[in-house]
Amino acid sequence: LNTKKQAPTVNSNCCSFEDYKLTTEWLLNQTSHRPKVAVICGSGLGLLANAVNNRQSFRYEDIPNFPVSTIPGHEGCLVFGTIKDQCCVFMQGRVHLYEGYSLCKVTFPVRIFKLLGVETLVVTNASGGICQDYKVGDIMVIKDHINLPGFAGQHPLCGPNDERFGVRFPCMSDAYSKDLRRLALDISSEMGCSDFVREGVYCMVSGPNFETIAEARMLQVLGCDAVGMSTVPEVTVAKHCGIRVFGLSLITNKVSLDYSREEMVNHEDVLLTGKMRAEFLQKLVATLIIRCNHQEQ
Ligand SMILES: O=P(O)(O)O[C@H]1O[C@H](CO)[C@@H](O)[C@H]1O
Ligand code: HPA
Repeated sequence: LNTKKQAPTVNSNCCSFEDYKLTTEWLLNQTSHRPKVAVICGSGLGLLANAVNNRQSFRYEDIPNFPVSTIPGHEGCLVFGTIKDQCCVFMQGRVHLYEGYSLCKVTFPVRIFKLLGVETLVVTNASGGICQDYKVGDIMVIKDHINLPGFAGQHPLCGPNDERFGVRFPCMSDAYSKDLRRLALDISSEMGCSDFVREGVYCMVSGPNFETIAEARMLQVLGCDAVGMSTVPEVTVAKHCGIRVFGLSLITNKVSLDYSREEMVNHEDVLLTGKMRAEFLQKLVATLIIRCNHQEQ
């Protein structure tokens, strides 16, 4: 009798270690950049990559195995370069669960970053403000998150665990680096922008529809300050493989919690808010990259 436990096939990871290796080797052969920091640019935030010098850019569709963005505001370019003497890589655009990608594909780039030698990941996103104090254009330093799809089994680490990346049961209580959160708040205060920079809890929903009022009220009760349709899978996979994480949410709209409110959210307005705060966000992220110390974990 074969008593060896069989790994389940449902929900198992769709990318093999060989897939990750192939993509990494392809990139290492194409560029001499060896980034220590990676940045994922959220909806309308691709401009963040304009901070780099010595730029070398690849379209996602030209990179073997790389998932391709399908929505406006996500350019789909992987940009290598330097900021001062820091070598970094920017993803101009990400992919989402609601586009039809598995969470394994959604987080594929994060494991590529790991294999490229990245030690720090900066995630950014556009999100709706649940916290009543938040205004459109505010920036929320992510202190913690709620993985709502994860509670329902839509989790990037479901399936056989590859020990080469991390342990079966990773700890998430310190997912967002305290040092980098403090540094970001210090930089914002030096820039005189503390009045619109806050700290809070991000909640991921699967989307693609924006929340109903009843759903928004539920998220408020759960302790969410901002809501979006991304980021959490990337952060989870980064933390699993030992990458230090820092996250920023741009509040692009206020989420309706009240049936008498008439304003309706749409993706075009989300992208417009991104443009409004692009300059500040670019400076904040660039300064953070210059000042973050890679020895701290
Ligand atoms: O999270 P990012 O990629 O910034 O995008 C946000 O903006 C889109 C909705 O306008 C959704 O995809 C939401 O998640
Ligand atoms: O209000 C929102 N809800 C979910 N995702 C979002 N991304 C930007 N705004 C929102």
